[in-house]
Amino acid sequence: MAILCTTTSPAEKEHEPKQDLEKDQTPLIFNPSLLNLQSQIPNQFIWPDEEKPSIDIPELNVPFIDLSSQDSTLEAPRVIAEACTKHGFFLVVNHGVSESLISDAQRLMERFFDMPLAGKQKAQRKPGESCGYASSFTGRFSTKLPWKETLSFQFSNENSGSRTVQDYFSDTLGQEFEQVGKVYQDYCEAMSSLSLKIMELMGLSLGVNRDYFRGFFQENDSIMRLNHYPPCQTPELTLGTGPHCDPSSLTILHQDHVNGLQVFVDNQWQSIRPNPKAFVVNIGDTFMALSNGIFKSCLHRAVVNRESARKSMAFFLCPKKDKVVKPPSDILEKMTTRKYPDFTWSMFLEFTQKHYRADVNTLDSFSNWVITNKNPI
Ligand SMILES: C=C1C[C@]23C[C@H]1CC[C@H]2[C@]1(C)CCC[C@@](C)(C(=O)O)[C@H]1[C@@H]3C(=O)O
Ligand SMILES: O=C(O)CCC(=O)C(=O)O
Ligand SMILES: [Fe+2]
Repeated sequence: MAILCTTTSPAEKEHEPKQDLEKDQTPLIFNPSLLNLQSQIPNQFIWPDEEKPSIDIPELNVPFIDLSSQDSTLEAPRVIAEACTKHGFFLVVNHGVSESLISDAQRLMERFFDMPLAGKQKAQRKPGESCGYASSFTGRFSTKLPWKETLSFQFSNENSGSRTVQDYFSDTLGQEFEQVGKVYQDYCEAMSSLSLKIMELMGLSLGVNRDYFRGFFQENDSIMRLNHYPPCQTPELTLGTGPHCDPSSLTILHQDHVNGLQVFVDNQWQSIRPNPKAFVVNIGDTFMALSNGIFKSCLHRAVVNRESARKSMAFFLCPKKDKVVKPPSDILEKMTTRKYPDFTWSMFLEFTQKHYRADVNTLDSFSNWVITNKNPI
């Protein structure tokens, strides 16, 4: 049994969970490169006992799909259905994405994260926005700070000629980052193309036309996130990324060689072994809503270690912002109830950036918010 982003009807919802969103105080700035020189980590990074990382956890036996095999159209939908009705995670191997592009994208993360803090802060995430540089979410959360720094940027594939990612790097960080931006532009394009192939298989898995979800995400406003987790002197007290379900639709994650990703399945945390030749794919809340709850968006987190930095690249596939998220009729006609209200990704993204820290209840709390705020679609 995996802990899913549960859905309880608004009537059953007793109260919104307390959130630790920073009130308008002077934001603390944590410099990760200085943090791990101190013997004690600041209290804000120490997580409650019940959320601290467990020692010696089992490894999850993650189902995989091989996109090069002749029968991938037959075998893959079955593997996806089994994985996604349970915990929402599977691996994709022989994916066709260039190995050199992947290793360049992994390696070039250091070009940004090794800069002095002042250089990284040129890309500082502005309050309420999803893009930019965030160092342990200073100024955003007041407790349970994640031991990481991240760089997130938008990828839109609507105008094929546009190089929005490459432009973001040179406009934000200067001409010296133009080549770096080109690599991430190419990487995002490869991720978008792989996402659409996976969406065809999703359609087959759910018994709808193979082009339905491909068409739904043909144009997407996705988010690319680079996660950098510095080594930590007390890794048993903190988390790299807290327990959450991804609010987006589909996540394509590439881990470097350092272990850290954990999924909550069968009532325990289980690790997903890094495999540089594979992408880890998981369902997000928005796709769980699109499938009317048939496919599950699942609780996962990332832990850190004492010895080495860890890097991961997460491509969050998101629909165009104004597209209405509702299950196709082929799914609804086989089910008696709608599990979630109609919404747009724009609304959901704003909810996670301005009102709510994504956790295990994000979709449930967002659905409640939509219904009680009577947000017109
Ligand atoms: C839509 C998003 C919000 C987050 C980035 C993407 C998908 C995952 C979300 C996140 C990683 C879940 C854990 C909490 C969070 C604040 C974080 O640790 O980064 C989330 C991201 C965010 O709100 O910036
Ligand atoms: O770094 C990882 O392995 C997971 C990160 C993650 O879950 C996220 O960024 O949403
Ligand atoms: Fe995640």
